[in-house]
Amino acid sequence: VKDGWFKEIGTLWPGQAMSLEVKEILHVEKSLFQDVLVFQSASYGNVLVLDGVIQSTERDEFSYQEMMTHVPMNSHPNPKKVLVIGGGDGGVLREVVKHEGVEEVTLCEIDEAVIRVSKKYLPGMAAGFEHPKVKIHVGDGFAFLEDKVDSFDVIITDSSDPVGPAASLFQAKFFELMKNALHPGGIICTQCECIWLHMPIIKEVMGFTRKLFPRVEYGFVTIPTYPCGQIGLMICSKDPNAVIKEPIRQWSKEQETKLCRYYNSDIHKGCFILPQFAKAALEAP
Ligand SMILES: NCCCCCc1nc2ccccc2[nH]1
Repeated sequence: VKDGWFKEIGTLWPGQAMSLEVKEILHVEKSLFQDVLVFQSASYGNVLVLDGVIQSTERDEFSYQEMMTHVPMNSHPNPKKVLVIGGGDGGVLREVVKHEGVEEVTLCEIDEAVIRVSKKYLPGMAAGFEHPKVKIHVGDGFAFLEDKVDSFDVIITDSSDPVGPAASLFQAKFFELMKNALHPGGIICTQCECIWLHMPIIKEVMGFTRKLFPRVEYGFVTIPTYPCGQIGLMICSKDPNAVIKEPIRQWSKEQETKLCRYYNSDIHKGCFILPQFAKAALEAP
């Protein structure tokens, strides 16, 4: 942080850096896995930064959390058992429990510091931890899945970027583990980077997921504080007839407005409509 500004300089977005004005630094820690920073920004509320990369801000986190949750959840006929890998800020948990039919949601976060710090400085997201249907497991998602077979209806991997502790969550082996852990007809959704910055990563993930799952779709959500203002979701289903590009379950209009600030059934459809350069790159073999 220099003369009151945080600058997000990163190897994954060379030559550019999102900046946020800092009002107060709230927490600095070197955890077992990464550098953890929380600051109060001038215009985006409290901000969680891991290894110098913005993970969530109070002002815009809802867009990402809602889409990462409701696009897969409303693409599944009746999700009861849900697993969240990462998501240590609690935001996805807060969204998952909005689905009445959910019986249990487990969160597997590798770094307890992220959970602890989110509870203290990001209460609007960490509210997700308090729900009776929620179980918390601190550990590596890779190891957690090693002995899970036919256990979950939906798995959401809310990871940081493929540099640092989340690197293994972008490899084929991890998607095989998630596939084995799914019930028949199960669906996964993973954070899958940005079409303006990371087409090679997206193409690579698309390549091996298409070999593993009969249905794979890539969508995106706009979020001001991520590099280039948007980030992708990779949605894969074990059901060859899964629709994905339209919700198969949806709330009533009034429910939708009560429960969500970003997601609705039109946005669900719209998030899969890609600009020509991305469509062409992802369709090419
Ligand atoms: N450069 C984009 C990073 C996207 C990060 C998404 C995200 N935000 C998180 C907050 C806490 C724990 C895991 C998280 N995963």
